[in-house]
Amino acid sequence: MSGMSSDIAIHAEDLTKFYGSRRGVEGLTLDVKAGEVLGFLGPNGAGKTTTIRLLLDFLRPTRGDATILGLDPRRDKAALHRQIGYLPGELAFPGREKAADLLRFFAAARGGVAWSQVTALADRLELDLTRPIRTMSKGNKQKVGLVQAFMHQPALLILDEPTSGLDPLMQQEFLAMVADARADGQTVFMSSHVLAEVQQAADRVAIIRDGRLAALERVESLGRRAIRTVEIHFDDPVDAAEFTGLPGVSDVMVSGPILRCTVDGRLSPLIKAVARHEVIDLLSAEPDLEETFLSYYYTQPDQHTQIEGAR
Ligand SMILES: Nc1ncnc2c1ncn2[C@@H]1O[C@H](COP(=O)(O)OP(=O)(O)OP(=O)(O)O)[C@@H](O)[C@H]1O
Repeated sequence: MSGMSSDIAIHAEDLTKFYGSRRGVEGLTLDVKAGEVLGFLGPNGAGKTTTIRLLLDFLRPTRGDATILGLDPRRDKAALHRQIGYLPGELAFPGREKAADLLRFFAAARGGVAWSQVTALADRLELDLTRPIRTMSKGNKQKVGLVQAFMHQPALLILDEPTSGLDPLMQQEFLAMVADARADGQTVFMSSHVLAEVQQAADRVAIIRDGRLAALERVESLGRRAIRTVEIHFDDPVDAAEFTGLPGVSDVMVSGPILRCTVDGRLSPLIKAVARHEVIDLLSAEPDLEETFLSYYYTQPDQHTQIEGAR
């Protein structure tokens, strides 16, 4: 246990994996607090699956290490896996069995799980347990994977792209399951390449790009970073020079009495400048976090060296 405090569910220290000369993940140092939902966000190939496999000791790190629930994943693998619910990114279930048989097998492997727990999860996800897995769609297989991850109410859920293959209704049901798990004090580490779902489910978001941690932030602070487009209609023509160079304001375009620009962060510098004129209308486009936030991080890596919560 090496004196690890029990309020940390996952501690990764300089976790690094190279596949030959190819970087899977490098220098990942990160804590996941017990009871929090951490979204692990990054585009395809960023290193999410590599990280998850390292945490579970399905892969050995090139350097660095991890402590999970106070245990060493290498030494205490079996004990640890009983306390973890894991959803792999690529599900490879034996095909012949019915979902119920496979889940009975998983239940037994975990030392017994109340069957009512399994059927409750299956009902929630509208999964027919009598179907052979071979005949199931990708989405239904994903549901089987989710049931086996959640069924023993593990202290820690590690979920690799949990919503892939689920339709929007089931994605929402899954997010409700995560919220319930959190309410019950379970810790959730979920990878995703979709910001919206992570935003809905997570307390904090870690962003990984090219195998490196690019940011780790509370979900609320993502919104404040939103870049929005603003359009203002004045009574009279205005001069673009009045608005260029204001803090956070860029892409200033003026055509006669209409100003269009992009604002990163607070609106007040722009609002103060705008208030010198008669304003007829002000339109602010809903920030599309998916695009703006991700492009922000993915194009300006060097400007975000300060990482909250990372040590
Ligand atoms: N077995 C392997 N051999 C060689 N390179 C690998 C292997 N597994 C992953 N990689 C490489 O490591 C990098 C990280 O891959 P990883 O699968 O961890 O990313 P990911 O974020 O999970 O992406 P995805 O969402 O596509 O699964 C990629 O460049 C990938 O090509």
